[in-house]
Amino acid sequence: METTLFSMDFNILFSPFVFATTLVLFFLVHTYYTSVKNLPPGPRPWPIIGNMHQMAKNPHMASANFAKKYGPLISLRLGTRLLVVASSPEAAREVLKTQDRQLSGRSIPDSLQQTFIDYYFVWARDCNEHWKSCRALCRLELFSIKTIEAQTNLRNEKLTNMLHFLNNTLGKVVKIEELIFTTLINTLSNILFSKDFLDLKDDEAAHRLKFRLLKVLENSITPNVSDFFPIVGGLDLQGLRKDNLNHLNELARFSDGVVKERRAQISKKIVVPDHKKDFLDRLLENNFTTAQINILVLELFIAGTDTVVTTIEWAMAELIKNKEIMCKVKQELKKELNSSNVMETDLSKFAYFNACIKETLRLHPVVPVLIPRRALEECEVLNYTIPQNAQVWVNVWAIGRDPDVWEDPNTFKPERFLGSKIDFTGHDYEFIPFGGGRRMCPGLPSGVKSLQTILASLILEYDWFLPFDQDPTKLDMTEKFGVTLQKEKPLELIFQR
Ligand code: HEM
Repeated sequence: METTLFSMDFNILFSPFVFATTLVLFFLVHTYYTSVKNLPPGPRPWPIIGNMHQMAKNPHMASANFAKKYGPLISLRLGTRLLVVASSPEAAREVLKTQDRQLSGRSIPDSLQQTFIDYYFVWARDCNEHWKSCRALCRLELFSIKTIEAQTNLRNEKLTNMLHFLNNTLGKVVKIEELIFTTLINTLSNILFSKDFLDLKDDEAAHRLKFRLLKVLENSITPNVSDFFPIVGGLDLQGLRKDNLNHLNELARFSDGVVKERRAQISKKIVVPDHKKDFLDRLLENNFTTAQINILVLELFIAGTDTVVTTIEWAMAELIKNKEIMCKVKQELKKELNSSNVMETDLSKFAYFNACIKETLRLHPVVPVLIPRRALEECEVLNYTIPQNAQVWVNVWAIGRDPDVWEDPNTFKPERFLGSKIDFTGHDYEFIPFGGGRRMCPGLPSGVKSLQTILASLILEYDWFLPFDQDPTKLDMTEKFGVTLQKEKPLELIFQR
């Protein structure tokens, strides 16, 4: 069944069984929520569907509009589910700091309720002991300052491969996001397994992998009758759970063979020349099962590639639209660089370039409403009651474009960050593209390094043009809502030296 975000086929609700069950459920839930005093305000819900129809195709924009009318904390009904959306720095601070513990749960969408649910690793788990030890292991083995420094040569090597490849396509139209995706997957797969998973020349394989990863994300956020009316969850009426199972199984194959091979090498005590201990060795030493490792790899691939690729794509779109800003960045990079290549040690000197990255993350936060949280217990936010199990979004997109917070908020103006102390470390609640509190993005340091080096190298090495003499000032910047906020029309560019 073809579904788009918040515009699902409502016919599904009109099969007699589903209709009768949902009606009963609706009244039970309606009675429950009306008995909860002091819910945040919001638009009046319709019977059964609640406010689903009002969230339309772009729920981040729809809820931002409701916030203008009802205030920084609103409540919406999606079927039997209550959704609370925080849309101001104060509301975000209360969710991510004051009530961080109570609101630190995650609700696993029905489409991800698979038999291997126990193996879900970081983002889908509530903050239990297992989550803590997993995050600690990732922090130590993947994201510590020392390990990120140790990965510098690898990042450089993968970036150089990408630039060589681009040199052979000069003058042709390139889907730059797919090249960056392959580069990031290979960087990650080397950190995890000491091997490349993709070949820059095989854009079909990259496309298939990217398609499946994005499909899992899309299925997870597609409005699903099973989530809004859990009583019919087992029926998987929209087939999203089945579809995800298919994609997850296919994706798991990428790592499954490598994990089994390494296990065999270890048990047969085979010494592989030049092998340095990698993340897989650490996971095996810590007794992770093959299934757990497969799922973790998927999670890191999902969280660590699409976020960076999409941010670079938005930054490139803004720079190509704003020629003067692009010239200023190019001049700065040329002036401050110590060698002909971008070295990671130079990155902190590029004040204007780094301001461009921040400005991109302000206007186009790649995770627009953060990863939805769930109230583990009833709590208070801005003096309103958040009932247990309510889903909570922090609308980072709305905060980034709030005229009460930012001057001329819809204009791309990197200067606003020059000389400003505002940073994305999760403490300045007007600018939280990586989230905040205990669920804040653990991949921030490596994500930012990749973002800076790839973007700076592309700016320094090439001039970019839009194909067919398109006018850059009229570039289509339409967004496509999802767990990550994509550019609806992928950016196609021609590179010239
Ligand atoms: C531009 C780059 C990136 C951005 C903007 C970004 C943003 C985010 C955001 C907003 C969250 C949710 C935080 C919350 O709910 O409060 C998140 C979670 C997460 N990110 Fe990132 N991320 C990026 C790169 C990465 C990278 C490179 C990795 C790993 C390789 C990564 C791994 C994760 C994981 C595992 C979580 C789940 C954390 C949890 O639920 O406890 N991210 N990220």
